[in-house]
Amino acid sequence: MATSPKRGLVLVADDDPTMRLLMLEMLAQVGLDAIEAEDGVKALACYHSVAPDLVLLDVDMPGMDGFSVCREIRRLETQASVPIIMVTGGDELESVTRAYEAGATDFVSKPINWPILGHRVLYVLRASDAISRLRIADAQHRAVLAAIPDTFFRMNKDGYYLDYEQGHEASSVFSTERCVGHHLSQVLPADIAGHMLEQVQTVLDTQHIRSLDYELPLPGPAPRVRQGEHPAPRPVRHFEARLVATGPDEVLGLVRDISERKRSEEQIRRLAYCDSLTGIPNRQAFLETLEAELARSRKANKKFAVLFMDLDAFKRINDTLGHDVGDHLLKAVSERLRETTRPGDLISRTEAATNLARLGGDEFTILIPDLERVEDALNVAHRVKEAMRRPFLLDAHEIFVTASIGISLYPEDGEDCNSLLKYADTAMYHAKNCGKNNAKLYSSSLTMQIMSHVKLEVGLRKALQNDELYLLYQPQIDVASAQITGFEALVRWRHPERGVISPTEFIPLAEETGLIVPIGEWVLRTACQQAMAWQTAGKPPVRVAVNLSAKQFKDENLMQIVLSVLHDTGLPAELLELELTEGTLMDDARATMATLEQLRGIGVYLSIDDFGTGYSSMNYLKRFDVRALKIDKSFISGLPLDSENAAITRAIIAMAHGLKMAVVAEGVETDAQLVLLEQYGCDMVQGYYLGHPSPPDTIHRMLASQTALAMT
Ligand SMILES: Nc1nc2c(ncn2[C@@H]2O[C@@H]3COP(=O)(O)O[C@H]4[C@@H](O)[C@H](n5cnc6c(=O)[nH]c(N)nc65)O[C@@H]4COP(=O)(O)O[C@H]3[C@H]2O)c(=O)[nH]1
Repeated sequence: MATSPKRGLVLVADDDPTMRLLMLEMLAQVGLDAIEAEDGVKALACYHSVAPDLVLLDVDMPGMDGFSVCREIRRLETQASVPIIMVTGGDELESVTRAYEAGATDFVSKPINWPILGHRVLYVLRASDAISRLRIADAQHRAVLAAIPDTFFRMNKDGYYLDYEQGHEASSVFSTERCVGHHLSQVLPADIAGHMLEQVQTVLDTQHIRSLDYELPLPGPAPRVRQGEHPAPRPVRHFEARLVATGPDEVLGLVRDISERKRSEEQIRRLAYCDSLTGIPNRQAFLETLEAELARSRKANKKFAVLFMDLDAFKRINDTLGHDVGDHLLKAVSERLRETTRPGDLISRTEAATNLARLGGDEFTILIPDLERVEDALNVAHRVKEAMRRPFLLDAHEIFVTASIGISLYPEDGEDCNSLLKYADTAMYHAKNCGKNNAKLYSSSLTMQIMSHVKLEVGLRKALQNDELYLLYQPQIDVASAQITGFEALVRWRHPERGVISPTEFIPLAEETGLIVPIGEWVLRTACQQAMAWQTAGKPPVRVAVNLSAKQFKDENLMQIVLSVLHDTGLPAELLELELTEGTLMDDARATMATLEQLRGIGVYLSIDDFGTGYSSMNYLKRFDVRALKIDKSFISGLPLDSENAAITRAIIAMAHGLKMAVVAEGVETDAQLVLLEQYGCDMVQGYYLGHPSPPDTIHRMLASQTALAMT
């Protein structure tokens, strides 16, 4: 008979040799090895020496019966329990019960059904093997669970905790007793419980892992609130629960305390989203806030505004007072902006800090959500402007700044973040061009304006070569002698379609595009030629004043150009007056000083134009050492009634004389103004009352009549 391969070692203990023989034969049939013992004591000894895989134990044996042997084996066992099959004398219940009580795994009763004995033993061996494998797996699972810091629980599909094991590193939020047998909603806050139950259902439906984050207040009493103070936020811990299905109706949950991770994430976020100088959100943070606000407003059908603010004189402050003061100023500005844009002021529902950001340099942005009227945005802009106007006291310097603000609106101006930010920026530039310390809305009309700006620029590029520019001259009169001492050259553009265009419209454009340099050179040359032409025509030598824009003044070829014009035209340098505005001079005071020195060196007459409209430091004014100061016409226009302007005019004249400068009053339109200016000691006057800007031949006649008058 073919035998199966050996599958284990069986200890057969029976006092009946025939029974042992038959048993051995049957076991061999199913591929099992066996050793025999003829009584209980020998069986025990055998068990110790060979450690069999299974014991087949007769109940009735002399000396020590099968029950005692079984009990003794069980007593001696350390870990794995060997399967023991008791061979009972009959079917009587009592010996079966005794067999189990003694620790038997199974029993067979006599008379033995020999053909199936081997299979029965094999089955018990297999079952025992499976049980020991299960035991190992269980031990492994317990070891794994003991090693991980997480809390774990089992939960049924209805949300009842079946098991709950607190992780060894977990903050002790709940005890096992509080959870096992209880429903989620009795343990966790209602919203978290609801969410977790939803996830449990999803996990069971899909059999995929799910996770959810939530936070719970730390156990213990709430922090005390002192009178008049806002309650501090209650400390919380953050958790992440991962849920995995362990059967059709049951999930295993692993809960990890992720508070540390959240804290690190928050710190990283703060570093990445915070402007390191001012502590307010940076460009990245603002763009994300804007993106979120856009989505929210789109959904809720709401409006919002983006304010783009730029300080008007920041570069000058940085250059003259140094970068440290510049940095302090930016911090102080952001602090003031923070105060001005508190949530209450912004009609905002979110934290103000996220609505305010520094994009870089001296550029700040403010987001105004839930905008009801455009006026609300203008009001915020106005408040910001006013806040900036209050002097900043930094490192013993009293600093005055103004801000230009551009505003774009959602949805009117644009439907995406980049456009809205770009339009607010464009509007800010527009505000700057309109005289700084201004707030302007971006609007389609602004787009049109920009379009026409572009068209104008194309035309201006051709104006020079097409001979479309020409000069008018306005006389400057000496008050004491009533004699013409000079003329101011004022440029005009005869546009082929639009007619005559004022310099106030195209000079800023020429400055912006750099065209001012060739145009300025043309003006300088033409004016000098003209002054020389009058002189050669026998008229007395008069000074000609030419406006010099900031760009021209900074042009490195300026000296070269002035020298070559004087040389080519033959005009003596002292008959050329260059008018510079306060802004031009103060923009980069140190560089200004050097250029002024060079110009003075060749004998050119220098004056400050539009005095009183810009910012001048007395200190610098003294060191600039210019010859004349022109009081801006805005101070003269209200005279003699406007007592404030009268006082300013008088003070400017006194100050200029103190600095040994001559004073020219611009925009004199009436006799009363002339009389008053004479009383104040003003040296020269210019204005419609004394002569409009006029073409060269009119001036020629004017000079001729003056010469004739002088000869009579
Ligand atoms: N209301 C009033 N206005 C008077 C009176 N008398 C003169 N004006 C005007 O006041 C302006 C004086 O020139 P500005 O202050 O240098 O101001 C000038 C100057 O800054 C600039 N500009 C003119 N020509 C040139 C130039 O060739 N180069 C540069 N860079 N700028 C120029 O354009 C500005 C405006 O020039 P204009 O339109 O010619 O305007 C001129 C002149 O026409 C008066 O009695 N009442």
